[in-house]
Amino acid sequence: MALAVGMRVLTRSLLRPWVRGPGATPGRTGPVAGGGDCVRCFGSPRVLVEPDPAAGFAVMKMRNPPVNSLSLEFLTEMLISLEKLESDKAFHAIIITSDCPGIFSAGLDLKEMCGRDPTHYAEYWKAVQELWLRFYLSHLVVISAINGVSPAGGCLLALSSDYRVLADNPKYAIGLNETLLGIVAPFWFKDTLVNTVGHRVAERALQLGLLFPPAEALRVGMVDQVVPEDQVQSAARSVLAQWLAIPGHARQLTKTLMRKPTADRLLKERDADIQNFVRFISRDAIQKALRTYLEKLKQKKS
Ligand SMILES: CCCCCCCC/C=C\C=C\CC(=O)SCCNC(=O)CCNC(=O)[C@H](O)C(C)(C)COP(=O)(O)OP(=O)(O)OC[C@H]1O[C@@H](n2cnc3c(N)ncnc32)[C@H](O)[C@@H]1OP(=O)(O)O
Repeated sequence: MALAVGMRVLTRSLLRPWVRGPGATPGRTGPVAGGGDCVRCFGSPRVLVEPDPAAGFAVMKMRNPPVNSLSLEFLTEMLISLEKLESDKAFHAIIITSDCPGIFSAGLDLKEMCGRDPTHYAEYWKAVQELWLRFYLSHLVVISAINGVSPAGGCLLALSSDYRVLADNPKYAIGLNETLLGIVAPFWFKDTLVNTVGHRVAERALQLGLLFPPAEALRVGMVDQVVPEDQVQSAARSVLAQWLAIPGHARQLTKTLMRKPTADRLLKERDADIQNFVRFISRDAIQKALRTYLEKLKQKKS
């Protein structure tokens, strides 16, 4: 409920065409991060959408610096942008990528799960569920152009797409590392991984909290392609052509056939899953583990 209200408010206030500054005309050319102009870009503070309706796709750039952690606001903005693209018949695909150098996404925002109250945890978890459901089941072709490290929730986001291209940089590890934080990946994170890499690889990766560098990620099937760093975006665009050449209804129905049983499991147990999360994350031992982990991240700098 709170999420629905939050999304309505954000839809009105945030989802606007990209504008040059106060008073600029909506829908006109605007600047794109990294230089150049973008005709008809739109988005919100944390999500920039560069549409190419003639080609049938849009690039969704995550820009929640420093690390694209999936805060409640960020999740909501991503959902709104996805919804907008899904409801426009001009779009058949999206490429999701990052605007934060070296980071695809650091995963769920630890600050949303630490030192807050149960109502907040419930609202946050519902938004996380929603993001996964919407991306996993989207009728659009979703390609991840992974141009940075992507642990835990960042990996889940990538796994929810139809195809993953990873930049060949040894720092860009990908995986569900929850156990390293002393937390447990929920069953739908686990199912998404199993569906991608198979049971044995997933079992080992989940228990050990493995983060796979590019060559390993490719070997186990966590990603579909590894390319030189400067070719991630072009490789994602190239592969898109193959996906868009397939009759849309046949591809969409096939995607649903493959993914619905996994999504249905969460849909059936959604409230229970929220309750489980709230109980789990509220435990003193878990809160302590998260605080220690955040502290370690801070100390790493000094
Ligand atoms: C019994 C069954 C019950 C089931 C219940 C289910 C329970 C499941 C619960 C939770 C599931 C969670 C999944 C997740 O996604 S948890 C998040 C996991 N993410 C990580 O482990 C990544 C942590 N971050 C890093 O490793 C690095 O930050 C990195 C992404 C590699 C980037 O490194 P670097 O460029 O060096 O940047 P810094 O480390 O200096 O970070 C910059 C600032 O950003 C803050 N930060 C980093 N990650 C996060 C995050 N995930 N959330 C919030 N904030 C984050 C970091 O602290 C720095 O902040 P500051 O500048 O203030 O010091």
